[in-house]
Amino acid sequence: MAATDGNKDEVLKEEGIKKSEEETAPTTSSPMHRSGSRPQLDLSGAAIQGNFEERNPTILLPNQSDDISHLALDIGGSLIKLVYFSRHEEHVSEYRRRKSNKKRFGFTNGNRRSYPILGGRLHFVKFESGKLDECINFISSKQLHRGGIDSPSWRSGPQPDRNTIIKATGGGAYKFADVFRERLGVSLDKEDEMDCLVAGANFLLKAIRHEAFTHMEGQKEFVQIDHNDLYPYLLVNIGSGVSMIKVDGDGKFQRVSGTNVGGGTYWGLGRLLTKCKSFDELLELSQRGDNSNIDMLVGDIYGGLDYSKIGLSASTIASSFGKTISETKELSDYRPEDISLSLLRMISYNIGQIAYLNALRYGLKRIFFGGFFIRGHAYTMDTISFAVHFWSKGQAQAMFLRHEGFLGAIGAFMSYEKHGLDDLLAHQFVERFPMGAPYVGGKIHGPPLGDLNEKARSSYSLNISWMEKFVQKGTEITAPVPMAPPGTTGVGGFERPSSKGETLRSDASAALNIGVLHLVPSLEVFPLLADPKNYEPNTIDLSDHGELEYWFTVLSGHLPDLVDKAVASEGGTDDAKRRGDAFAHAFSAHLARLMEEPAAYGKLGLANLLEMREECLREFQFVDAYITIKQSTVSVQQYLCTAICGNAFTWENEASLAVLPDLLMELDSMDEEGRLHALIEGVLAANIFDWGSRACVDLYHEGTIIEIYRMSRKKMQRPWRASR
Ligand SMILES: Nc1ncnc2c1ncn2[C@@H]1O[C@H](COP(=O)(O)OP(=O)(O)O)[C@@H](O)[C@H]1O
Ligand SMILES: CC(C)(COP(=O)(O)O)[C@@H](O)C(=O)NCCC(=O)O
Repeated sequence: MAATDGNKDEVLKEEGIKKSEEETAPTTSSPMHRSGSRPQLDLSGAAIQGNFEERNPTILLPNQSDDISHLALDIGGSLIKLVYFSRHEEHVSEYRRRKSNKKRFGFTNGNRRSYPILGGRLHFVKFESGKLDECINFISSKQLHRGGIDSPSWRSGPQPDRNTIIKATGGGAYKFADVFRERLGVSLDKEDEMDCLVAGANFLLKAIRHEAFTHMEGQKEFVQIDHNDLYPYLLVNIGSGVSMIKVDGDGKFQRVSGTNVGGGTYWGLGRLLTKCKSFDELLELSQRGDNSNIDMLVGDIYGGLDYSKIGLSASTIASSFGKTISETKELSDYRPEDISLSLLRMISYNIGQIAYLNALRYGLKRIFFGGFFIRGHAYTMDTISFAVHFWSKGQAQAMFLRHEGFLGAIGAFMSYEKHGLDDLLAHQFVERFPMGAPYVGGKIHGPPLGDLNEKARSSYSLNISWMEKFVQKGTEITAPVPMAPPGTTGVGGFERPSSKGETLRSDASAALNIGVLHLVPSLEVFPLLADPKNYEPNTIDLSDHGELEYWFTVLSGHLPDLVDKAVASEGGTDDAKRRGDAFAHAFSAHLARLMEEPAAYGKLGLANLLEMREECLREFQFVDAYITIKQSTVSVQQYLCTAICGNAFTWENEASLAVLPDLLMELDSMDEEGRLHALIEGVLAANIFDWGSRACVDLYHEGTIIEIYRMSRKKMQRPWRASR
């Protein structure tokens, strides 16, 4: 295929490339001053050490006196939620390498302590409150209470630290304080639950793109939050019980209402009535239920007729569980599926209605729902949304949060940060997809993880990574298959909830709808962006099924080639081949899951898909699939980007130096506008190569670096060039 034919393949690739490149840019660094008794991160006076042209230069933190805080807990009535931070391993090992070199060559920093760039990840994990032991074992195995297994304190050997303090919220922070002290030797520093919920929600709404979404009749739509127009809103946290909080700003809120009919009610009553062994089992049952066997409908009372005078259709639920008053029937005469659905509808609808009444009471238009009762379950969200929409006559809107159950834990984590949220600018956190995600649903062939808990459990062990287990396992698993939605009756004309039959994805990895949040303090927002906060780099929206299908085909087609390169990049060893296979399975499973549910991991653009591929490669320990290419020759991108950035790449290759003067002269001879155009076009063209465009791959296989360079300048005309 000629690189100049300007077909859809090429054009779309350029579009995608542009976005993926830009998307990595808008991330801002900001100092995170911490105070309190836990280890603190102090970036005051931070400076880059040594050569600015170095990749990953060490940042000196002259005032840093502690390791950074790592762990916060929300111990609720039903679940324990953990949020913990881990530094990027590569930064840590690079730091160690430099440090040992310095020691070897006798360089010192005087009394100052130097740290690598403090990039890292925020992880989210949950445990049932009844299984506190599991939670404590998890913390202990990862040494999270001592800053993680990479921390200096861990490396220097066991030393019980009675002064270690961990931020914790929820009732369990009081109830289980002694257990934590005895088992881990730590004190729980108690933060108020409502403070934490609000801080967590505000943080997520401000800092995480596409955190909030609406869910109506099976349709999920992400909502872009305007930071200047966030308040006031109603926060409804549906945990074991329900809290309703009017939020007016950071730290400004009032708990205006609540209800004791919440998640604990559904799970508790449901367990008694159906004998289900787990919450998920109960929820899954509901997907096969028909509530008209349990609920008394308007039609049951009105002889099949609507009560149209007051706007009630015959299928409206008149009385939840109203049909079970029959004297001739026992509990065993009712299907557990029907019971579960009736209960779910009763509770969800009721919470939606109370939430709306409170929104009305305080003139609030937006209601955000959090708490693990929601569990990303489409039908639950549809029911809540319907209630809000129906009673407000479309005036108020229900929105849901992707990190639904972690609001309190995030808030507790944020409470290490005493300088407020303003420091943590949008885009500082970048979400990455959980690699276990495709294994939580759908049919997967290949060497998968047999059990979702496996990933979490295997990481208890310091020696065996979940990836190794993944590679070793040779069996096939079949996860629950989506069920067809049976016709069912609804409240207020909510006849046939389209999302009822969706697969309930297993929750065991705690990675239900969310990925790890990467903190990348070394990235900066591109300064020329007019409106960085609202800038949307993904212009190819893959929620369009045709678009997604197209890219699915392109990426699947490229996979064998990519795997070959990745394996070669690791020396083509047997181990690399096994990892390559595993990567191919995992990535294919991700693609398959996204085909089935494009919004599964949040809003999906092409750049996210490409990012996910990179992340997936890294997960299987391929540091750089293209390293052999980069070493044997030089990519077009290198010299074009270098021409712009000056120091973006280290000049390892003679070939690139040889062609650089030619390029610079050409650029110098242009007028300013032309030069800018040429630079932008060049970077885009070069990125096509980087993302593995078919035409460029062919070109690479056939040509030398100089030829590629000349081709890219002369023959790889972009469609817009023709129109200039
Ligand atoms: N795996 C699970 N085990 C128990 N409850 C769950 C699970 N997943 C979701 N839930 C629901 O989430 C509710 C708890 O939500 P959460 O926000 O964690 O509140 P809490 O802080 O009270 O524990 C439970 O009452 C139940 O309805
Ligand atoms: C007491 C609670 C704040 C505890 O939070 P939870 O563990 O349920 O998340 C919550 O259960 C609640 O708000 N219950 C409702 C009490 C009421 O207003 O009637």
